[in-house]
Amino acid sequence: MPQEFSSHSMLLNTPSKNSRGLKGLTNGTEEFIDDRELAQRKAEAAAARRNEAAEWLRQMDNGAAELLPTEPSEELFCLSLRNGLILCNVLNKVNPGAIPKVVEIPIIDTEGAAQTAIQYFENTRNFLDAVGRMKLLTFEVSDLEKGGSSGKVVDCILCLKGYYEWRQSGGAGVWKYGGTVRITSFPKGSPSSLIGSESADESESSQLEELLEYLHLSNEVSLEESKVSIALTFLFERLGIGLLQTYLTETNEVDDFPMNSMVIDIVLRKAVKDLSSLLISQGNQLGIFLKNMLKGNCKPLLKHEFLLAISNYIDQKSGLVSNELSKFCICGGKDKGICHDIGYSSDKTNVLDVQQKQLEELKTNFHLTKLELQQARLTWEQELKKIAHHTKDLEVASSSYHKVLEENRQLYNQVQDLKGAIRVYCRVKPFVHGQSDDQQSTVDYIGENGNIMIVNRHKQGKESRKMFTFNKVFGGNTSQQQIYVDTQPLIRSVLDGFNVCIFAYGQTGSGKTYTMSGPDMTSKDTWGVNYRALRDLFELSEARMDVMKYEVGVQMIEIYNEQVRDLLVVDGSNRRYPSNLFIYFFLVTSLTLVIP
Ligand SMILES: Nc1ncnc2c1ncn2[C@@H]1O[C@H](COP(=O)(O)OP(=O)(O)OP(=O)(O)O)[C@@H](O)[C@H]1O
Repeated sequence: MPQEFSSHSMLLNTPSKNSRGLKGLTNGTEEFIDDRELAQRKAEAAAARRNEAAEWLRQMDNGAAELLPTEPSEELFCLSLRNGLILCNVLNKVNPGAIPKVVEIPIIDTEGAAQTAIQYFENTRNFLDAVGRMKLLTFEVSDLEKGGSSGKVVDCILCLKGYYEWRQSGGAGVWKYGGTVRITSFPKGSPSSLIGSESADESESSQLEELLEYLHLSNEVSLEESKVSIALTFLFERLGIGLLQTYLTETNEVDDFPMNSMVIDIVLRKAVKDLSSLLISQGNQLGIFLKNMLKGNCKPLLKHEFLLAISNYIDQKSGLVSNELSKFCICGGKDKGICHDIGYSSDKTNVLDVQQKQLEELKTNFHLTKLELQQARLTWEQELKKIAHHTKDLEVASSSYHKVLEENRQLYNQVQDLKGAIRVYCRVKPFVHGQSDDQQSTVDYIGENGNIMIVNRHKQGKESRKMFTFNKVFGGNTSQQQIYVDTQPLIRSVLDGFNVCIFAYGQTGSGKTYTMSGPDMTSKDTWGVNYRALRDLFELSEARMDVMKYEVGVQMIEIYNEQVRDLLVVDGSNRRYPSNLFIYFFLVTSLTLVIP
């Protein structure tokens, strides 16, 4: 048990200034309680005794149960008892026939009419006479009036109660008087033996003196009980505050959470729960220990003998524990040989000590883990700062990259523009198998700079030769890939947001479809400009997927005889035209740039 108190004291860190309650408990000569507090305590003690008396009367008499509240004020208490009806009824239950005639009188809270005054106090007088005959404590009729001593009334009722309970328990041994004083040997002759006695001899007066002395002692004990109660309240308050203080000290470094009434409630509720479990467990063990100790004695011990026995036992065991403690700590409770040598009580003490030690180790480990955690958090914060810094650098680099990219885009398209906003290319269709060679015009010469000379064999002189100039002229042997090379850069311009239009122009059978679509769609080598352009468009947009999102739409139209026809409409109107010149359009429309 001493270990328990020392472990609890670790939790109590209340400042030593507030030690009044403890002084009151431990040192009877030093009294820090002032008169006002003393008066308050006396009033509380008197109220407690009055409540006890009222409660007993309520149990004994139905009329009292109706009239008296469980905690009546002094005034209400006296008023309810003033007509003596409750007192007489209760006394007749305690001592049947003690008051043969009980007068039923209503309670009046005034002085009452003069003619009923004698009747009114008849019950009270009869009660006091009967109680006096039983040699129990009495009071004056005037004590029930305003300004009277209600304490005497309470004492009388509690005395009657003690007597009743004593009688109920067989009328032998201890008589509990007034709820506080225990009389182990009642003075000369029990009160029951005095019932009906008519003489008031010396022995009776000495019994009365002893009773008065007990009453005095009773008040003293009540006061002491009240002091103890206050001291215990103070101790509990100190314990609770100590627990809260310890909890906050332990948790403050981990997390600085806001304190509110809910948190305080939770902490204290948990502390009370833990302490209750501990007290119950220790109380059970203590009960077993004390009962075991009593078994050695054949008769019941007096209180001071019992305390002496406990003290001796503790001294005896303390020596044993101090000798064996080190051994037990070394074996840690595993070496049965040594552990069996120690008694049951010292086993428990040592187990507690080991647990205390383990608790200390846990505490140390907890602090170490907390430090590691803090260190890890510090490292993590530094890493995070580095990453943030690095990300910022990347952001700057990325923004520079985008600037360079934009510059590059503008320069690129500037070059495209310089090559000519409108470019006209000429492709010479080769002679195909089965085509007659008596053509009116033939190609005489194709220059590097985009010139082409056409010869008309049916004309003479200057008229027979005509020179045409284009951006570029492709000869009859030019492949589909070579044709596309000059168009390809424009596809990137389309994705950079520039408008581009590519179309073929020529008389029927001149090779527009061949150039734009190709003779065989299943073979990539013969793909015309359309397919190649679309392929590049999608490839490029896919490559830029992370930066841009493109939506692509396609439209194919034909302008013939100043009429526009949608070539993708499948309603029969899309028929092939027999001859004449028309323009074949392939349009990439609805091109949208979306920056993700
Ligand atoms: N460069 C070329 N090499 C080989 N054959 C070609 C070439 N150009 C066109 N041809 C052939 O000439 C024929 C007519 O060509 P194509 O259908 O492309 O002409 P078109 O201008 O589209 O005619 P239309 O205006 O009537 O539609 C086709 O058989 C095609 O294969």
